[in-house]
Amino acid sequence: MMLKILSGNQVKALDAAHVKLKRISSLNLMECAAAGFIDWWKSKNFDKNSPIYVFCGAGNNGGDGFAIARLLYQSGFHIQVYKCFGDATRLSPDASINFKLLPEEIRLKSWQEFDFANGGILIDCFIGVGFQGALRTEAQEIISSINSFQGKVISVDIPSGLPSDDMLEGVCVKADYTVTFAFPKLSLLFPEHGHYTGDLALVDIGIWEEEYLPFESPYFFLRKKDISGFHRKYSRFSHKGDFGKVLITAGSVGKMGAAILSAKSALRTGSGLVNALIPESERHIIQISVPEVMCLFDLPKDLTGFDAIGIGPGIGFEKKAELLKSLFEGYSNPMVLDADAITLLGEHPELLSQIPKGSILTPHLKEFERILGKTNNHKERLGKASDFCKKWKLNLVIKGANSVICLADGRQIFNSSGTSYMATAGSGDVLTGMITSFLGQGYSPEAAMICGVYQHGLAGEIAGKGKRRGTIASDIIDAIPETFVRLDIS
Ligand SMILES: NC(=O)C1=CN([C@@H]2O[C@H](COP(=O)(O)OP(=O)(O)OC[C@H]3O[C@@H](n4cnc5c(N)ncnc54)[C@H](O)[C@@H]3O)[C@@H](O)[C@H]2O)[C@@H](O)CC1
Ligand SMILES: [K+]
Repeated sequence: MMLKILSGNQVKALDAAHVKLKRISSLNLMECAAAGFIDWWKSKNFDKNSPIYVFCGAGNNGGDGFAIARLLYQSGFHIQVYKCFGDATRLSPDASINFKLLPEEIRLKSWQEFDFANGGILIDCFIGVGFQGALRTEAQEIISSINSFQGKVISVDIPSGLPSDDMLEGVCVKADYTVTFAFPKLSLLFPEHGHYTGDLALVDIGIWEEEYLPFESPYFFLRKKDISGFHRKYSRFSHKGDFGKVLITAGSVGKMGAAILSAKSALRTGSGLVNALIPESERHIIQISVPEVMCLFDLPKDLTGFDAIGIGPGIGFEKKAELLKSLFEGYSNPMVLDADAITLLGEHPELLSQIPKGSILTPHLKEFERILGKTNNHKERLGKASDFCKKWKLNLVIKGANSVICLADGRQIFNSSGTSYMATAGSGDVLTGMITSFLGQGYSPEAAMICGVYQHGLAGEIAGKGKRRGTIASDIIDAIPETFVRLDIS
């Protein structure tokens, strides 16, 4: 089971159901959230001498802030609490209790008294998922002031002012870190909001995934613990044939690197046999760099012997629409379509209905728009992707930070692995090889995408750790085997 991403409106009902099931009070849940925040805090080793300013609103997000202030104070940090509400404001019941529990030694002031030219750490507990309607004038002022703060900003649950499920329209806190509770709020995963969210951390507050079952949502969050359940188990009697025979159609004159990267990735992901369909004139390049690959120069008449086919990286466009057509006519199992193959589909929409059902398209943003048209933002993109997948019974991977796996049944799964160091030429070719390989090993399209996308991100993290911005696609391939080790997959 994967973690469901609920809407901000569903949070209250989830909390209420949880509190009832576990026979705890909502105050306990708030304490659990604050304690979870402290665990994250400890992992960051922030300077003990740094002044800490906790900005609290009047709702439960503010309540989290009072509890966090108390716990940090008890751990020996220098804390000041700033109220973002007037004296006449009524606090939420749990915020009110935590407000009264603040140790007397903690200085309590109004936000107007704060000198935003200060350094240190500001913890933003002003507004959480209870944000509704348009931001009131004073709240805008508070948020703009927080954004002029010179030190680090940590937002609790969500940057104040960011709607939990929609695109940002007004101002919102620009956080260096966002520590979110239970599940990542949808809007924290939109690329447009990366600038506001900063580094994202998820804190478990004890709500089991089963407790999400009664709540409807098409969105899921993919984590390390989910992956092993999607893998096939091999025995000691397994032979080369069990690991699949795949055909990679990639590369053209001057772009043979794409073929090398995809084919090598398929091998490193475990394919038993990799055939590469390439121009004959270019055979030496691939045979020298990846001797394990067998080359084909014409599309075989009978394609049924291949367990999976991946097509697109670097193929160019000349006579390639015909090639796609022949593939679709001769092969009825799901295949992987990437890069130039997607651009061709954009130019020949009449081919969409001929793609084998369950196939996987892996566009980056520009390629996405070539088949689905222009989109103004990620929210719109997710909607268009969902309609497209359901209409054509196809799957999509929208590549980027938190790549989204869009399934033909409408579910959309956000990946959690990866690093910005993977934004490098050929990184997508690696993903094509990995997903094709898993398909060829007998995985369902869903399992192949899940394992491929997650492990591609993990391989990028492993490669990026030592190489940072110097990471190249070949480093990601070299790190693929280590992903099986880290996930304890044989
Ligand atoms: N399962 C969970 O997610 C849990 C949630 N908790 C916390 O509770 C929060 C939700 O608490 P609430 O529902 O009380 O709401 P919030 O505290 O998120 O928001 C309510 C506050 O925001 C202000 N506000 C709302 N819309 C505004 C607008 N347009 N302009 C200006 N001010 C506005 C309200 O006046 C009120 O002070 C979560 O974000 C989280 O921090 C935790 O305490 C416990 C567990
Ligand atoms: K907040």
